Amino acid sequence: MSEKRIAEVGPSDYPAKRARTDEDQEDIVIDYNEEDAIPPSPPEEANLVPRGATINFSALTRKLAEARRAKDTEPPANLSSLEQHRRHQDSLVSHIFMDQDFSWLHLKPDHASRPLWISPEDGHIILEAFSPIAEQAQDFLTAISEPVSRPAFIHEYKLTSYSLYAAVSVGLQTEDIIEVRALLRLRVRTFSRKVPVPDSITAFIRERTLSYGKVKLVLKHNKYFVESSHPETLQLLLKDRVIREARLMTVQADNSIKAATFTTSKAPVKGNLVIPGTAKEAEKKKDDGKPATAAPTDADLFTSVVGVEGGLPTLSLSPILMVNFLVDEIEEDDENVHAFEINDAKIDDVKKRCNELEYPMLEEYDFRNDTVNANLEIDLKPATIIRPYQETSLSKMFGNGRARSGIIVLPCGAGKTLVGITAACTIKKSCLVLCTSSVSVMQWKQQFMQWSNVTDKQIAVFTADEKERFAGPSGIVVSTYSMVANTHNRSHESKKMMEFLTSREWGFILLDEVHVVPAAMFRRVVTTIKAHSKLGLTATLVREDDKIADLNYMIGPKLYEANWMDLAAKGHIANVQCAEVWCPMTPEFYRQYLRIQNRKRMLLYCMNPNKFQACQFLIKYHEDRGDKVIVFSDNVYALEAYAKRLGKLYIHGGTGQVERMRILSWFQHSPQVNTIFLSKVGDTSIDLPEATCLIQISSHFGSRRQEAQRLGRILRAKRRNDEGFNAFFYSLVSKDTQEMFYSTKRQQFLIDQGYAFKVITHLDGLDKMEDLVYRTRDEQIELVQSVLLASESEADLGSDVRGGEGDLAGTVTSKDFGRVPRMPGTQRTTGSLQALSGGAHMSYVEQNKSANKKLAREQAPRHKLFAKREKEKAAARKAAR
Ligand SMILES: Nc1ncnc2c1ncn2[C@@H]1O[C@H](COP(=O)(O)OP(=O)(O)OP(=O)(O)O)[C@@H](O)[C@H]1O
Repeated sequence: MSEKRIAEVGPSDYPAKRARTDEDQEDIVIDYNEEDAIPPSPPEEANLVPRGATINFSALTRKLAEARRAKDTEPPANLSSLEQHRRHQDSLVSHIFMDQDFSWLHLKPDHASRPLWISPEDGHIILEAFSPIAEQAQDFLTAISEPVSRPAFIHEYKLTSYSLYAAVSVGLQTEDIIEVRALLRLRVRTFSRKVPVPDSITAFIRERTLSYGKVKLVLKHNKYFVESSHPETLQLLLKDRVIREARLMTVQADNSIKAATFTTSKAPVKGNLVIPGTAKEAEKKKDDGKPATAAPTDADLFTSVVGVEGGLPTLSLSPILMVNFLVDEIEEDDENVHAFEINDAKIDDVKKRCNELEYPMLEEYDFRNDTVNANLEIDLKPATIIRPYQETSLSKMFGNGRARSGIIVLPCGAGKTLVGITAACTIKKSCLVLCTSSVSVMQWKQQFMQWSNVTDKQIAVFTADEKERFAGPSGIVVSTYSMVANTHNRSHESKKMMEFLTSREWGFILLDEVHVVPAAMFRRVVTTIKAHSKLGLTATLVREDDKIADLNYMIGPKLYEANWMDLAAKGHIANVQCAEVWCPMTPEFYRQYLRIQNRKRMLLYCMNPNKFQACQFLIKYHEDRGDKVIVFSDNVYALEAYAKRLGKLYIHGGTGQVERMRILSWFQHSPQVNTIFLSKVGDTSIDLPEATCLIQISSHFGSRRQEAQRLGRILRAKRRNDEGFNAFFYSLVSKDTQEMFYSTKRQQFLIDQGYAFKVITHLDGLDKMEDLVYRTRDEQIELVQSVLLASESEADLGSDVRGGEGDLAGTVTSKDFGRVPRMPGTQRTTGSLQALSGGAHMSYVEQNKSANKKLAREQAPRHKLFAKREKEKAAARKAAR
């Protein structure tokens, strides 16, 4: 796309944001707009090497010689700051890399066998993913930094305050991070940097981690306490006005007010916790029910800190080194702790403030020593075995024997539900599960029943239709965010149910699809429900706004993020071939596209006849191979037009629930129905393991999240473990239109996960295809005319409703809910009389048939005389008949 075209994409191209929080409307509206509101940044001219510039070799040689001389006289070792280094650097390539020229860094002699490189500039870490020790390195890096991009050979990570917070919260200490100590203990000596850790990075890590992990938020007897083993830290926090004001004061017998005094107690000591569904639990069960008392193995310990999947079978630890690991944790546990109570209404402010003061609060729940809250007797069914990455993610949560609050990020279809259920079965206390829609609520309940031995009486659902309570002192409630967060117009039953939820202390709160929940709603949930530990689950922790950062203090740090490519390589999710198919616009469509400036441009690039044909060709090609195909279109006008023309079934917001279920069931079981068209109501949560091919014809601007969620529909393909099996994901893009820009942006998340998008510019055999639609120019012109006659609102991606609202598997709903219906757009066209009478392929299309009837009804009353004549005429006509 040309720069001009990129520059053209302005805020007016983005649909307006809408909010919706109705009491009984349970479903969360997925707001993809957050990401799209970011205007594309112009290329940074300064960093670009002018194309076609000729190289002056003699000047370069001279520069090189000068640089060498300067290096000899002033070795970089004497220089202290980055700036000084940069001033003196002058190598053959300096002018190309400019301020990214780090040739002054001294490579270690054995750098070839060291896979890590750390940028002194911004904390970015580059890992050679082809190194034999890359897997261990990866696990360590995901524990301390944020994965930025993980394609096949080179991975990029970034050290951030949040990532260091997460590292500390899973038990790593400052020196572990700087010195890669955890790994050195495992004798992976070659595992380290090609260059020494730059001073700037060491200072950054020290500065950030100094305060991290020192303060905890603890819920005891339905009261919140800020707890620390460093009294001076609590004193420091109390100097802050927000925290001081949130501190609870108690009124004494003599009416004097006294701040809740510091309590001193012993922190609970770590024991042996076994996560259900793991191999270790199976071993434990074999031992005739004897409690597992064996000391954790080196691999277990390592896994609990940096999380290497399946442990490290090739590495052995000396007992001394192993003891070191234990000592690190027990030392911390033995310390005395001090605390002050805070007002639960101000909990969110305190958390936020602590975050700002660089003392983020860790939330840990010592559930095994909680004698106040009743135990919930649930366990995974004996046949349930969790997968290694599920175990790794859970070991991050339960690594020190308590439940740490935080977020687990697993790819779509990787089994987040089972991770949540296993966590609930480990904690064994009352649990509240919050999801984005009522259908998800039913799915969660069904999954609990499928994987665990929970009884019908122990699990209840709270939706607009059902307001159940569990029997007994403890149990599970599954509900939606909206049901819990909304405060207006509650029914009497809802109010009573809310009293039930808010009056008790929950051991565990499970937050599904955390990335889509609006921050305000989250805040209300977190402040109204008192829970000891929280676990957020998501596949795509991406948003361009600061709401992801909010999750850090509202739930906790990211505890684990799986690598999509690794899971695909191990057969847990399907291998997917991704392709972008470039479809040139036909001259008629392109002419109109350039002429029109409103949203109908979008309709033009969706309805491009070449795209239509590509879609038809790909459907046929994949149906013939035995694939089941889902075609996604955000635009409902295009969805219906494509599906009707190609003779396929379709589902969008206006399709009734029974009809949806029937279509989905045919798609799953009938060999006659191999392709269905879905609007964005099918983006998330829909579980169709039969689907093996996706074709995307229209999508929501540049939403990376939507692209990933859609890909997720085929990652769970049943046939994924067949030899040589590949699922297919095609994005059809009209060439030289805005769609190309959006498409590139959309793919970024998946590219960062290691997916490669091939560009297809020609589909072999398309021309020879029988019954190819819109083959003739006349047909194409007719199509463009019908698009032009469509109202502007047909181009609206927000509207998923041509007659109704709803969601498919539940998570997505129309964003049009509550919106005032838009008036059909008017347009003025220029043309000859011949064109208007249909002589130039223009046809008259009746858009609103009922309008005429309405008009007739609304006609002004006629004069009595005329009315009488009319009556007589009508009577005569009747008599004649
Ligand atoms: N340990 C396991 N053993 C067997 N099957 C599993 C296991 N874990 C997950 N599955 C299966 O994998 C499929 C996907 O699981 P699930 O629906 O929980 O994925 P998800 O991560 O929530 O996906 P999405 O983000 O797309 O909703 C389900 O059919 C589930 O039964």
